[in-house]
Amino acid sequence: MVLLDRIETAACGCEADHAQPLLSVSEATDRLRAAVAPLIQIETIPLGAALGRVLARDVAAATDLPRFDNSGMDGYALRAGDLPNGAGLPVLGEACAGAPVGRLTPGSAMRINTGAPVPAGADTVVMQEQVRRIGDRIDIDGQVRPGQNIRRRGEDRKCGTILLSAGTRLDARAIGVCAAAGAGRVAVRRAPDVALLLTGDEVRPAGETLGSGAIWDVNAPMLAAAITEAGGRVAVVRHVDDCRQALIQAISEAAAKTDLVVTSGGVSVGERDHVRPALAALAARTVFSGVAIKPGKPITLAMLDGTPVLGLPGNPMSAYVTWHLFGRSVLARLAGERGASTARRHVRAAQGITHKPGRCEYRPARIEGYDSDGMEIVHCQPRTESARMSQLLSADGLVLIPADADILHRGDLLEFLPIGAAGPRRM
Ligand SMILES: Nc1nc2c(c(=O)[nH]1)N[C@H]1C(S)=C(S)[C@@H](COP(=O)(O)OP(=O)(O)OC[C@H]3O[C@@H](n4cnc5c(N)ncnc54)[C@H](O)[C@@H]3O)O[C@H]1N2
Ligand code: MOO
Repeated sequence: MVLLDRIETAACGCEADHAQPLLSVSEATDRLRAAVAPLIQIETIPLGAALGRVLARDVAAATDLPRFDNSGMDGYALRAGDLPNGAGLPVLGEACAGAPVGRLTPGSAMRINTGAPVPAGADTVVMQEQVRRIGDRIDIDGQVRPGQNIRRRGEDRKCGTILLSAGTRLDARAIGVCAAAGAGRVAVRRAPDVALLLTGDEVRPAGETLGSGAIWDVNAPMLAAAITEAGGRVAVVRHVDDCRQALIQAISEAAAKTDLVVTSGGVSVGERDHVRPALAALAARTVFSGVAIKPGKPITLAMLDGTPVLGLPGNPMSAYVTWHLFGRSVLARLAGERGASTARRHVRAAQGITHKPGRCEYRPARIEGYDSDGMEIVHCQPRTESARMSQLLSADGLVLIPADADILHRGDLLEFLPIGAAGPRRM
């Protein structure tokens, strides 16, 4: 079975299932992109505070990069044409990094450090390992190529070249590029403020002594961390009683003062699941409600007076996966991030996989090694358990099993979505 052409295409396979009125992941994603608009506020902040923020304007090189010809080595600056046959050169003066550009005395060599401006009159730097220093003179061993070891002004980028475009999320690498470009302050979009509303009368803060039937709250800490990781600011974390009126009020208040409301639990169809009825009572516009995926089928997105409200399922694994698939996209849209797509790659199945056709499945998988072509081989869990966090911990990512697949074979190509920090964890 060849699945290679599926990555980043529209179809996920869910639409092959006509029996249930659930949207495909791709249709839900398209609707999400159409519904959620970037925040308009822009602020200019110091570069040191810009990690994770999204550029609102292009960053261009403020000067030629490098700004002046400078030495790539510790050694001696000279004019190649001055080199006598077999004889040495007198050493006069020193060019230091950070000092103004000096001038070479014709017929001499000047000591020079890495990064120091090349003195006027010099056209070559000879590294010190190629030189024998005898008192105030040097003899040079081997060939000297005129122009060697000089980093030329503008050879990296010319002044005015756009290095990073608006819509780029600033990671450590991009921050380094901004600094190299001379951008001490950057114009960024306001970071989206997010409200996290937890439902479930059984749910208690982690660590609290539990009464009968109670469980520890996985989703609040997990989602707060995931929101922060994705560049959101967790402005509100609130537990809401399993009471429709209370949820209506909480959603309404949160939507009025934040840019995104994320609810956890209560989005399914039980009488005590109040998220969808609350959104209906508030006359929120449904973007999608119910997607043909496992885990996370009841995932819901609605717009309440321009504020997105994302209803994540209560099962922790479902909440994590749906946040990964949809929540991060909502935040990326709000933050004006361009080209934010979830990194995917192809891997091969280490073993046969069975799957019940109907919903496409994001199943936890672990990288086991490589095949003879250098492709990664992944081992999948036998099934996805929406309530088992241990499955996530032992996974390096999720493999996508298309909705219509029933059996995949050892060696088949699979789409793989990495999760968490780089590197496998074990439990
Ligand atoms: N009759 C049906 N029942 C269910 C369906 C369905 O189609 N028909 N769908 C199932 C699927 S799929 C999912 S996913 C869940 C989603 O349910 P809810 O979003 O309404 O979540 P809850 O019922 O509130 O909780 C589900 C589960 O997760 C636990 N939970 C909730 N919050 C937390 C938390 N913060 N930390 C840890 N665990 C949490 C909760 O105790 C439940 O065990 O619905 C299925 N049912
Ligand atoms: O769609 Mo649910 O997340 O399977 O339990």
